[in-house]
Amino acid sequence: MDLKGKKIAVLGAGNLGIAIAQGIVEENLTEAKNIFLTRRHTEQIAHLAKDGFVLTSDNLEAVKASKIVMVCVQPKQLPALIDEINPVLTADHLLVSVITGVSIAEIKELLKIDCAVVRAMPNTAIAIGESMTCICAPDHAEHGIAVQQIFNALGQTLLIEEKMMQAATVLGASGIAFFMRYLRAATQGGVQMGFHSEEAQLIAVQTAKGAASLILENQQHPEVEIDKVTTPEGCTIAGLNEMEHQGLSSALIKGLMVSYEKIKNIK
Ligand SMILES: NC(=O)C1=CN([C@@H]2O[C@H](COP(=O)(O)OP(=O)(O)OC[C@H]3O[C@@H](n4cnc5c(N)ncnc54)[C@H](OP(=O)(O)O)[C@@H]3O)[C@@H](O)[C@H]2O)C=CC1
Ligand SMILES: O=C(O)[C@@H]1CCC=N1
Repeated sequence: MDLKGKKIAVLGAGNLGIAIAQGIVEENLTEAKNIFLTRRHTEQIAHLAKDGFVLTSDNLEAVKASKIVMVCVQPKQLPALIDEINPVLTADHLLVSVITGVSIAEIKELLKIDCAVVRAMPNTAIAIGESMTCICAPDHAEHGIAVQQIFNALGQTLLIEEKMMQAATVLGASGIAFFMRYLRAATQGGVQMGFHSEEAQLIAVQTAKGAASLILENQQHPEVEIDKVTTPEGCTIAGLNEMEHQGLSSALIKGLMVSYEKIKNIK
């Protein structure tokens, strides 16, 4: 979908809403002046006015002016928001929800009009065009593809069944936080071995980027790349085995599953 000249309403300009808006502008999909950023306390995002975004607490104004409405509030804030915008929503609007754990059927129950609803689950790396965004559009395949085109410019995308959205949230969206914790721990280890923290962080971060890029480019199983690094009797296998004795893989999988259980009860 060509966004040039199209107005977009980002309702709920918090962590994710801002990251999406910044990514759209960063990747030249449209100009900031075409993006309405709404929240109740607009003073909190006043700094974004200098980038050209239209800041307002008036959701109705934003929806009336836009064809694409991105809904980026917290799950419990959704009913009040939909209630508010219902009078100005039309069948021509395309609603894109990034809200965790709220199904398309549940959103449609709140709507007074039958407009297209697509769910997207990006992550905060969308601000720099490196998101992993999972999308589902069970009732509107053509809109799903249009929304995918937008998010394709902001990282990688996958069209999935709606029943997989919760798993996609844990793996892709929460995943940013999980990988950050690895980076912090690796940095702390580097400092203990004698690096200054900024040196340790650079080494950890560039190494993580290299590891991810190897898999993205070569499409290999991670274990194939691990085999290339683990010299017999060397330090890598010694460290790796100790990490596994301490439960590295088990802790990660258990953490993912607790996150997955939690998401089923988010409302
Ligand atoms: N953060 C992330 O990495 C990801 C988040 N998500 C999902 O995205 C959604 C947003 O998350 P996140 O950005 O972290 O949350 P935030 O709390 O940072 O953002 C929500 C924003 O909505 C605003 N808001 C609340 N009610 C209204 C309203 N009626 N009208 C306009 N604005 C309103 C709030 O500002 P104010 O109080 O000033 O109105 C706030 O800035 C959630 O549903 C979350 O589950 C999905 C993927 C990743
Ligand atoms: O933590 C949360 O519930 C949301 C979903 C993914 C990122 N933030």
